[in-house]
Amino acid sequence: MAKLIEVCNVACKKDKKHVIFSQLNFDVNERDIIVLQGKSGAGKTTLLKCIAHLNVYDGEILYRGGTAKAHGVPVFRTRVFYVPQRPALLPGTPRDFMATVASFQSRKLNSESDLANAMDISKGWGVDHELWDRNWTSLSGGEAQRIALAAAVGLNTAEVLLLDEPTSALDHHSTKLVEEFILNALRSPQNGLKAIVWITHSEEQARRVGTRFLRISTSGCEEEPLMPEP
Ligand SMILES: Nc1ncnc2c1ncn2[C@@H]1O[C@H](COP(=O)(O)OP(=O)(O)OP(=O)(O)O)[C@@H](O)[C@H]1O
Repeated sequence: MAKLIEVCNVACKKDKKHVIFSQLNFDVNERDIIVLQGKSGAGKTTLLKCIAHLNVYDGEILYRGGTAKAHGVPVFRTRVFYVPQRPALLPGTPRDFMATVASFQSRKLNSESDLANAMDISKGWGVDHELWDRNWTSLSGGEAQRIALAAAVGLNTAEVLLLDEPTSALDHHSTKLVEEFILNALRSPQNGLKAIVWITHSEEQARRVGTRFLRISTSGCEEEPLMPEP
């Protein structure tokens, strides 16, 4: 399977003195769903942001053998797509967010159909179209999460999705709908999605979606075997 992301000797600090993690080494390959685990504060979100080129770090992170800069950061961000845990921190409305992504050179031609596609996906998850014109700050946590995910999947530009507790604000039924859709997108030849790194604190969800399990701590990361049923 093709190697999509290479994380080579990556380290990150909170400040000059305090290390969050160091010596992280792993690859993300085509068809992987890597469940990222670790104690609260271990640096899971920070690592996703490093991979997404949203956080500074030491070491090297490559996507298809090149750095984010070598690919061009806007294009890189459409291919390696970070979905935040709290989209409410984004400015403007979800429609504005789609317009921003569409303004990236590589997406200009498809902006209308991208938006329609994303809105239809979110509708399937119980989110009405009009919510795309409300400010992120006025959406509930669960509405914002479903819209951010629908945007990421609907754009259909991402080869690697970086999902930061994507269903933490959702009820069980919505969680199952979202999981099923994302897993189908990964399997579908029509969708460009090839791998996912997924943070979850739910052991049940990890078991349902994960193909590999990575635990991070201050001193590095360890790959764990497939989790047995309780
Ligand atoms: N911008 C920042 N400045 C200083 N410290 C930060 C910053 N961002 C994160 N941290 C710290 O880095 C550590 C790792 O945070 P991070 O959010 O990555 O952990 P996490 O494993 O995702 O936690 P959780 O499971 O609670 O969401 C925490 O101690 C956090 O307080």
